[in-house]
Amino acid sequence: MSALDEEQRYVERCRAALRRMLEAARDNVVIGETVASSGYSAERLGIHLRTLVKELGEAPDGPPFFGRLDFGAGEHAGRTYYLGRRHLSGEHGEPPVVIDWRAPVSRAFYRASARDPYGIDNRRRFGWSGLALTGFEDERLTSGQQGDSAIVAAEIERPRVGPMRDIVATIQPDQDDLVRVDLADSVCVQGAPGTGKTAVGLHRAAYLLYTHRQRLERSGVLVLGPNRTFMRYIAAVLPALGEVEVEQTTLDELLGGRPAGQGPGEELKHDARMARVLRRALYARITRPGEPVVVTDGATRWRVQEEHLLRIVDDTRRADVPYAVGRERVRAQVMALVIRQAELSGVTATAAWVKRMGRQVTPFLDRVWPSAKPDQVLAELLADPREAGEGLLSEAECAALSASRPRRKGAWTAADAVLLDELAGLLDRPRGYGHVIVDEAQDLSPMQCRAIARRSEYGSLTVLGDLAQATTPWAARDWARQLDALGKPGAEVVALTTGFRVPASVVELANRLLAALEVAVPPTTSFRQDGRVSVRAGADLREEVAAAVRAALECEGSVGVIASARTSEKLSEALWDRGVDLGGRVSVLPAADAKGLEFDHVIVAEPAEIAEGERRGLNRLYVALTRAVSRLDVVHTRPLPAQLIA
Ligand SMILES: Nc1ncnc2c1ncn2[C@@H]1O[C@H](COP(=O)(O)OP(=O)(O)OP(=O)(O)O)[C@@H](O)[C@H]1O
Repeated sequence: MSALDEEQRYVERCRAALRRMLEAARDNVVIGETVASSGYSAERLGIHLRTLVKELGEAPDGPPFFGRLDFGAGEHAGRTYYLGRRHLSGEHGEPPVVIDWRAPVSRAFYRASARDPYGIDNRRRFGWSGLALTGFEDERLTSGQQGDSAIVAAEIERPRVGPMRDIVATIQPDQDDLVRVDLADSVCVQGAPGTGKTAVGLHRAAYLLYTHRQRLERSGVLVLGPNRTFMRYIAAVLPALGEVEVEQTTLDELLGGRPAGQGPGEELKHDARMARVLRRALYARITRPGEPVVVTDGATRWRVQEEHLLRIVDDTRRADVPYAVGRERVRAQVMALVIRQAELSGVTATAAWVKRMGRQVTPFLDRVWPSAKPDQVLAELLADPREAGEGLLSEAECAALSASRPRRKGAWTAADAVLLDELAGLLDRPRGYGHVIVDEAQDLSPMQCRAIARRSEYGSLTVLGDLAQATTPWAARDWARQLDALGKPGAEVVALTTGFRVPASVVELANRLLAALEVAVPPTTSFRQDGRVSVRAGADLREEVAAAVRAALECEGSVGVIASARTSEKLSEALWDRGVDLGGRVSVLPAADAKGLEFDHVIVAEPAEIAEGERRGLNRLYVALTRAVSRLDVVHTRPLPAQLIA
């Protein structure tokens, strides 16, 4: 029997193991109630087993393994392991048939080299065509044999269709280092387009859940991305890795999904100074106690004098507790003085008595430390921001804020939502997560960073981004400040410098813009030498783009037409009129929606318009150009931006 035949037989063993696991999990759901020791643990066990069945049932019927390690030395000497997307148990207590790619021993697969073989005699990579095992490549590492892998190259260069896929079979050593950073450590990845930041972030989520399952299932893992299109694009990666419990959303959605607003007031709402303005606006509600508090029980009265009240309120303000907690703390301290007097006069202060008497303190609290709701505080602030903004905001800025207040009650914008969240955070602590992964983090405003920092105060962060792709008016220019705003000033910044999407010829064109972007980012090299760039000028943009799309459709893979918002609408219509099937392989999208996406063939239409469209239009153009996996067409009727011409 040939080695390939043997491996194919192993595939059958894997399929049998998966069937056994699924049957066992189903049986356990049925008997879960009888094996658990209590009603509560029966419920927990039931949830766990049902989830397992769901995961196994949903596990895509893909290749069961991608690699094999034969160890000749070290603690695993003499053993052979197959590595796959998920663990497959052996029969009757035998060793696993497949080891999860996240297990400690799998690390050697990604890290080992001829220079440092990790005790591996042979590393085998498998090639698949759909579900059929078609071949393999061996590297005899202890004999010093290591070569460029055709299987890895084919995987990286394969045409893109549909949503993003996992990269477990081909994770590179520097990516693996980032995927496996300790849960306790926050890390920031600066990476040029296509260096695998998003892929690393998603695989890190899966790795952390595997390694700290119990802890993270309780506290939660959150993945934040820039927009809905992007979230749809990456949504399938974690489920394909067996992780279905990760919350994946945009920050805007997390904060209520409000529409974007416009105008100078909207931009100002993202400014770091707003944190102080909001705090002032909230705490300005607290007033000085003007008279004693009197608590009565039948004919008896107890009094807490003004000077004591003053001290209690001042101390609580200084204690830096959330506002709503502060209010209850004041009540408790006033009651402590009442209780002391009552006990001296022989009263037994039971919990019920304290609660009943405590209610009499409410009118005092309503005057001195009134309860507050975020929307009420914000509405009042926007109606007249001058007092809270004194010394922090100019007169013109106060006027801009006022002008940006909602026309109807409750018609808040996305920027308002960030302020409401800040206020909610001042009132009470929000729910935190064990780990938060933030993609395109260069685009976050200081106030958005604070919203994330509040949710990761007791957890850790993976911050992913590229300063050169910063397009928002408030975007970061350096990572140190952004990490500070995210509440993780000590996080290490690591650069990824090998591009897996953008071919060298496209990188060369896009890099002409880098100098004008004024950011310090390390130079990158491209893994792919197979790309093609063409620049075509013409008189009629619609005709030129239609011709480019037709030519693009002759090759395999997806086609993305990227233009300014206005032009992308016109081009959609024009292509539709010419019978192009939009929504199939061809997508037309405004440059603002292109972030994080990739297409085999990209057509950037009228770059000058993209560059002029906004303050950081050149960054936007840089993003658009770097979406190409294989081919890039630049189509224009107006002169190209000067920075793009070598
Ligand atoms: N080790 C790898 N093996 C195979 N493909 C990879 C690898 N690393 C990255 N890729 C692929 O390269 C492409 C770009 O990766 P990804 O989108 O994660 O990059 P990015 O740094 O987030 O890019 P951008 O900044 O442009 O959004 C994806 O198709 C991804 O699957």
